[in-house]
Amino acid sequence: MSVLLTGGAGYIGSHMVYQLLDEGESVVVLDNLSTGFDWAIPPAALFVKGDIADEALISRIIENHRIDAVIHFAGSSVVPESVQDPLGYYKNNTLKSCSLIASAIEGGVKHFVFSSTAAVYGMPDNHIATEETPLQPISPYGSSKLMIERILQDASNAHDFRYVALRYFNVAGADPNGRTGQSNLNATHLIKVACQASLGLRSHMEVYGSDYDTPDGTGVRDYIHVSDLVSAHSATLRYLRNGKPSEILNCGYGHGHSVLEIINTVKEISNCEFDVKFSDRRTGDAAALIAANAKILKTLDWQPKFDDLRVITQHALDWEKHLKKSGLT
Ligand SMILES: NC(=O)c1ccc[n+]([C@@H]2O[C@H](COP(=O)([O-])OP(=O)(O)OC[C@H]3O[C@@H](n4cnc5c(N)ncnc54)[C@H](O)[C@@H]3O)[C@@H](O)[C@H]2O)c1
Ligand SMILES: O=c1ccn([C@@H]2O[C@H](COP(=O)(O)OP(=O)(O)O[C@H]3O[C@H](CO)[C@H](O)[C@H](O)[C@H]3O)[C@@H](O)[C@H]2O)c(=O)[nH]1
Repeated sequence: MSVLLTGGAGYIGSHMVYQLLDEGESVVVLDNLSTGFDWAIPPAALFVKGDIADEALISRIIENHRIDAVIHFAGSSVVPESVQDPLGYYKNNTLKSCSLIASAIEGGVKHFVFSSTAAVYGMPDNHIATEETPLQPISPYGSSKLMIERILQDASNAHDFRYVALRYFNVAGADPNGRTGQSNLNATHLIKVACQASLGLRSHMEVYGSDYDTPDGTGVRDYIHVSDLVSAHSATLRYLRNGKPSEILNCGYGHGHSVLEIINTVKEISNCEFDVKFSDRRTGDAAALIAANAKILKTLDWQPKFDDLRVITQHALDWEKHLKKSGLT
């Protein structure tokens, strides 16, 4: 049996490929390389360049490689871009995922793990989201992902097919063994941007909003190390293969850090000063977004190992240095 991993050339997907190979799984990666890199895929995985909506291709992969599970990372994930190009996001995320899910069910795949997002919650009143918190996405990105959750729910009710949707909070850091990391030059994620600034790859960085109702006025997020995130996917795979029911689970540590805390930690760890400018709030940003994580801890056989901001930023910085040294920045 093999696992079909879509989006395996991307940031999170490439970490998942390494994790599955480390566990002795046989892995087929499907990626169209729109934002991913073929060099990020370890040679021990089989790489197929293609689109998740190519039904004939997916059928062939499922049959030829005896796929029993799909882990679906492929998608578009830049919130402001989704505001400018909502139809592109609904197409690449919702429509194409619907096609992939149909191909998986048609091919007899019984297990499906889906990359959802905390963006499905929008701006929860008390800053902490449980899985029962009302779903009020405030961006086309969040809506496009919520629709996939609904499609999975309906499809699993109608077919012999179970899924787990993992709602990631803010994914950060890089492989502790230095094999992969966030390699997209244009990534807008806070820790990546701060690491780039510390290496002189940016003249400065901006803090979007300092008048939020948070302890220091800047935005607060629940940053989860990418290695803990992918180990949660491995635990999910075991859960589904053990015949357990479909679920939706938050993926986060249950506590947050402010923008200023992140910037100060990157400065401290890198031992580099860089310019920080305070600017207006970014449209669509919540003041704070933190995961209630009791459900995932109860449901999965999973224990986070890297719940430490200094470790997360150190790994992110190490990867950024590697990119710089290799001329990949
Ligand atoms: N990074 C985060 O903080 C975060 C948070 C919540 C959810 N997510 C979700 O996790 C998933 C992975 O995110 P990432 O940060 O690794 O992004 P990424 O852009 O690095 O990876 C996405 C990968 O999918 C591929 N891809 C995109 N559309 C495709 C298509 N139609 N067919 C085949 N391949 C396609 C890209 O080439 C890329 O390699 C995404 O679905 C994203 O929405 C990410
Ligand atoms: O240069 C920057 C970048 C970010 N921020 C701030 O840092 C915090 C985190 O911003 P990110 O852009 O790193 O992450 P988001 O919280 O906006 O979004 C991330 O997490 C979401 C889920 O919580 C989605 O899944 C989304 O895809 C993913 O990028 C926010 O307060 C933002 O305003 C800055 O001040 N300056």
